[in-house]
Amino acid sequence: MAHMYKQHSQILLTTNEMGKADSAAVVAGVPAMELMAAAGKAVADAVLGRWSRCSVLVLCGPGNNGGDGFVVSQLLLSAGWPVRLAFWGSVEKLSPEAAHFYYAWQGEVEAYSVDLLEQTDLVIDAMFGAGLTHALEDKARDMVDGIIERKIPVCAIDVPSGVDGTTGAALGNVAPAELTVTFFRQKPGHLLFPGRGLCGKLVVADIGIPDPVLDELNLQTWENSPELWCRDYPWPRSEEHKFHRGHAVVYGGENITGASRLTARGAMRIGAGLVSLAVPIKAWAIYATAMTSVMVVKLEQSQEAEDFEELLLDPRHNVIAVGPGAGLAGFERIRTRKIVLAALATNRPTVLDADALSAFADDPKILFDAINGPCVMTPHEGEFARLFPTFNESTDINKSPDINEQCVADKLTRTRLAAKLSGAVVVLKGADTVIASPDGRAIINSNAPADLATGGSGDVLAGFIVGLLAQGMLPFDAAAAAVWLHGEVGNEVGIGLIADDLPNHLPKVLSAFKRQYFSD
Ligand SMILES: NC(=O)C1=CN([C@@H]2O[C@H](COP(=O)(O)OP(=O)(O)OC[C@H]3O[C@@H](n4cnc5c(N)ncnc54)[C@H](OP(=O)(O)O)[C@@H]3O)[C@@H](O)[C@H]2O)[C@@H](O)CC1
Ligand SMILES: [K+]
Repeated sequence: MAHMYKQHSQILLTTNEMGKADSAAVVAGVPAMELMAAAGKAVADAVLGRWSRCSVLVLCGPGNNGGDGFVVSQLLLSAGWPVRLAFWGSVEKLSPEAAHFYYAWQGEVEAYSVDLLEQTDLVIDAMFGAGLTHALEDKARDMVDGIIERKIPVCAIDVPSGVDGTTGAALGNVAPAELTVTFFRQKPGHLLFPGRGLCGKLVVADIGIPDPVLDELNLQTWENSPELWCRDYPWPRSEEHKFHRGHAVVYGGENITGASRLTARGAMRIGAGLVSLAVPIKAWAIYATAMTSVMVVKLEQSQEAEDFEELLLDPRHNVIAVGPGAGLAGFERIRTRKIVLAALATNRPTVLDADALSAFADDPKILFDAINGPCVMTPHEGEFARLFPTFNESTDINKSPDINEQCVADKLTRTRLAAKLSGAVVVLKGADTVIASPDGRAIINSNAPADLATGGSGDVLAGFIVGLLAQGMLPFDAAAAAVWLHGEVGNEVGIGLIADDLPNHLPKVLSAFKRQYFSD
């Protein structure tokens, strides 16, 4: 995994880290004035590329985000556009570079007033960027409300004002942007909802900060992309046979039999050499009729957990998945817990999903104490809340007290804390799935379409993860790769997708992925 730290293009910078990169660039000899000039030019170029000449209102705030706004205003004016500039702040408090561009502006400086919106076709939002500390108030809030009410198109500089670049939280009302231009690298808030939904199209502009400044920072967050893990992807090699590609054991419950079948099929499709589905004898016939490439193993009624343990004595069974359809009603909960603990006791890579997580809702510590080997947990928000009930609004997110008061602990922080506490790689699912490792690394996924929000989709994801683990991928890599491939298959199938489609369409996605990222 060491190479991941050198993969700079997917790195996400918190606003704090961006500030450090910015300062390091200045130390390395890039004047702050040039950075601001380049930032403003990048925004002006993006505006000129997207919109035709129209009446523009640039709303400048009291900090350097406003400074970028002064640059854009002058460039658009020079390009012959009708531009008005409104400033909210005090000239004396501007940074030297922002003050320079304030005085370089050749037009009039107006005060914030919603009346300005009346003849405006496009708003450039240069109110607040990385320096946002609390929800917008007074005139700035009125402007935002006025833009929302009039549905005026917005181009946001760095982030739409009111969005926290580090967490994606919206502090109060935010005017949604059609286009957001950020600098150097994306911030987590561009990928995490609700921020992601407010950014519109995102452009990342190079403003002359040299990449080596990143080497000095202990960066831990990436956007998911094959470049992070493709070198470790377990492509089948001609000299191998199926026993080299692992043997996954998936536990299947008694009543909801479809879930674990989807998991087993997902594991097969992604390349596990063999998959055994271990099921209660009562449901064996249902499973056996439905499965072909997957082997179905009977567990005796009265001693399911013991039989499961015995099955795991075979060292060829190198990975385990428990959860989909495992059961929580009445005695099923106890049985599910026993099965999970038997799996974890082997210290073999284990994927825990759905009921395997909820079964420990009354005492999550039992589960966390049992995790001593490689483990991936794949909760959705509901399951996550059952296991980590204290990671909520009051969680310390290392921010100023103002932000603490107003936003729930963000998804990235919660997932990181959960991984650290449990000792497992945690995949907190959703439109902006976060994958976190107990060592602090985290990946945000951004390729999943809404079509994936359908019953059984998560069961297939668990199968993809366990299938990659079976072939020797490390848990954090396997989770990231599986989540990305799952998203790609979702895009491939598109509207009308049902979970059964996911394993079936994986081969096409794998072929395209292999063509792009792997040469033999
Ligand atoms: N880093 C880089 O490489 C580069 C960065 N660049 C640009 O700089 C931007 C960051 O600039 P920045 O740090 O000056 O912060 P910014 O967002 O302009 O505002 C800070 C001011 O707002 C105030 N304030 C905050 N919240 C408030 C609220 N709700 N209501 C009222 N006031 C509020 C806050 O006051 P305070 O809370 O501190 O009292 C402070 O006065 C960045 O987003 C990018 O656009 C580019 O030029 C290129 C190079
Ligand atoms: K902004």
